[in-house]
Amino acid sequence: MSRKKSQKSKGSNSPSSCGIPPAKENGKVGSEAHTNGMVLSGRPSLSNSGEFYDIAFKVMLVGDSGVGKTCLLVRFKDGAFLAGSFISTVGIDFRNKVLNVDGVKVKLQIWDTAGQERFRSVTHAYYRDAHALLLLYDVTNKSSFDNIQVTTAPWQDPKVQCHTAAIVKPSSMLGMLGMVVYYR
Ligand SMILES: Nc1nc2c(ncn2[C@@H]2O[C@H](COP(=O)(O)OP(=O)(O)OP(=O)(O)O)[C@@H](O)[C@H]2O)c(=O)[nH]1
Repeated sequence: MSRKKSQKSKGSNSPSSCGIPPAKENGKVGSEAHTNGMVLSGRPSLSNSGEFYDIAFKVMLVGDSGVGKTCLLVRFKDGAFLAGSFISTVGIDFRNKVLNVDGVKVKLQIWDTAGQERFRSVTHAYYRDAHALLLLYDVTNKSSFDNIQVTTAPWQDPKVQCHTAAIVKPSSMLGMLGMVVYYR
């Protein structure tokens, strides 16, 4: 059995810019203050899926091709595992998920980037206004961990100001996947 990935960046759900446009979704413009893509408001906004949320974050999944970025996202969003033959992501794609964290509705806009080197310049352009980077590697492939240095180079630009938050150790839940988390 094989699975097909759709052509990335060509879906109707792609926003026109890298940032999250929370207050303008579905034509709703609220009175919220916006800071670097984050919604800081007393009133909830409405996401494309029709769910209300209080605050939004842009999160990037980054890592070598084949480390499992798409599988992780599909698992997180839909609860399913993409088994079958591997078809590489082309370009970039994103999915939204609204979580309830201590009574606050948090919208995560999670971007799945192509791991192949030929797409690097495209995907790096999307780092700029991201709030967090999830750097994935294959625990059975050391070079995929070493390459994290390369993939985070644009993020480490002093003008961008980021902080290393944590290295999440691979667990049985993540299978072969390892994860390094950056946030700002
Ligand atoms: N054994 C095992 N296989 C996995 C795991 N996660 C993903 N895979 C397999 O690894 C392959 C690549 O997964 P993808 O999620 O498409 O990889 P990707 O990082 O998105 O790759 P690109 O789109 O090229 O950047 C697929 O065949 C998956 O079935 C895991 O935790 N354990």
